[in-house]
Amino acid sequence: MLKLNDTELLRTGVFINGAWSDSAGGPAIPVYNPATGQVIVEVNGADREATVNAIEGAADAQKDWAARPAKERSAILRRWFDLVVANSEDLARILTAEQGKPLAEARGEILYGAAFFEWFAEEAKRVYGETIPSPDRERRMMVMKQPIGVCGAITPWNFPMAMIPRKAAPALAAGCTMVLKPASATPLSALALGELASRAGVPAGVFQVVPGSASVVGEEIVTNPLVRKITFTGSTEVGSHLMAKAAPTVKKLSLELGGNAPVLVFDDADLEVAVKGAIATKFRNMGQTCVCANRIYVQDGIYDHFVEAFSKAVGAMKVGDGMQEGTEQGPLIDTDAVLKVQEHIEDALANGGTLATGGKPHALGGTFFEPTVIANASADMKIAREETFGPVAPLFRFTEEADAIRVANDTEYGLAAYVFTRDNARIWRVTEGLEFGVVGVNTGNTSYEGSPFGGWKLSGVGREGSHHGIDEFLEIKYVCIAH
Ligand SMILES: NC(=O)c1ccc[n+]([C@@H]2O[C@H](COP(=O)([O-])OP(=O)(O)OC[C@H]3O[C@@H](n4cnc5c(N)ncnc54)[C@H](O)[C@@H]3O)[C@@H](O)[C@H]2O)c1
Ligand SMILES: O=C[C@H](O)CS(=O)(=O)O
Repeated sequence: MLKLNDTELLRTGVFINGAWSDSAGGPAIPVYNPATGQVIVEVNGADREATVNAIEGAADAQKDWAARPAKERSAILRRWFDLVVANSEDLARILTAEQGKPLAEARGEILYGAAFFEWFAEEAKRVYGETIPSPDRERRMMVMKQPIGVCGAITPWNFPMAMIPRKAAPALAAGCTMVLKPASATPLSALALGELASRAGVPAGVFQVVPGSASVVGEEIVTNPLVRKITFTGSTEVGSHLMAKAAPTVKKLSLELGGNAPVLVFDDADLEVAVKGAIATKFRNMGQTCVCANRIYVQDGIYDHFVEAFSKAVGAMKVGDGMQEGTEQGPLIDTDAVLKVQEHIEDALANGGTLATGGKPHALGGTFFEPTVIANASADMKIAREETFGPVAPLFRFTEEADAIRVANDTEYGLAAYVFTRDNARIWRVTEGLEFGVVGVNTGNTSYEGSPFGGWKLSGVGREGSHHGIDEFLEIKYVCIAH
């Protein structure tokens, strides 16, 4: 059994209209611990009727929530922040148990997610309007911003404790209400956040947590006309599908989708900084992160040194149960993830790649996998085109800067990219030439609640975090007054 200081945080029902229910009509959802393959608990799934009830409850609650002074909404979000921080150890244990990431990473995710409550508690008080100089003496013109209304949120399994606050905080700050369908692999994090929302004073119906299937709960959220906005984080394939499903009711959309991040390491880079940064962005969450390096391009002059230093560091990473302090790489989320990783490795080796370290399932068994480095990677490999979403780093060579920018951009995705160089002029040339929404220079860690996060091309629409993040949940109203 999961050891928690506050066992009330381990919730297994649905959270609708401020009440917990263990009978929401849907099939039970077994939540597995990826490290052991054992069921932690079963969560009660919702059926369509319960989902409709949640949406209607959110619609009933939304007007009063929007009518509250922004300072009141701000204070409640701040309390939510305080409660997440105060319970961060329990939340980290819940996250590691259901998702597999090492406790150290889980603790970081909890605080990163909490920071969105802190940031948007402040943004709630700064939703400003405008006045427009009138073109004549008879009329006065102004612009006000008002909440969109009921928002549907659908979130992935890889960062539940960050992705959910990254949506709920701006939505509630703006005066919207939210109906959330978490990923069925990691519903416990969402339910724990629901418990803390209740303790923070989030009114009944304002934040609904509705675990359940994509085909029932997800489908209702994206098609119900009471839902005016969809904020989705997940794969590009599903995101594209949801765009089509939401079209008949013309819902507003925020889509945070898949990625295929390139890393460019130039000859003049600090080798130690580049190795450290590339490992940070490649192996975070066992490579199961949308902004993970998927392709690492190293200039000819530094290539051999980089392969040696990078492979040595990767080979030394400690693989184990995320609950064990000191673990650096936990298990992958499921066997499908392992199969995808093996497919990319086999394809790369069959197409000229050479194994520098790792390459096979870990001796621990289950879904544990050896952190892997493949040298002499080439563009015709699957790993160059598809999102691996696992602990495999292909190392490509390049000669000219212009070639590096070209190959980096040669993808249908456009989420994150990384550049390692100590040449300031090159930093500007390369970052301006990259077609990505997030660019890290001499770092593999760009995450920050105050920065606009989102992708170009097939990586999505809209931004989360920063002052841009609250605009995703606001409508603009132009008012023209004639005297
Ligand atoms: N851009 C970002 O911020 C970001 C962050 C994390 C993950 N991701 C992406 O998410 C993917 C991995 O997460 P995942 O496997 O959970 O993604 P996924 O797209 O399979 O599922 C995401 C969510 O959508 C739901 N869903 C699936 N099909 C649906 C449907 N037809 N109707 C309604 N809901 C549906 C799932 O139940 C889950 O809750 C990767 O591609 C990764 O790059 C992107
Ligand atoms: O993949 C999940 C997150 O979006 C990555 S980040 O923490 O926002 O960089």
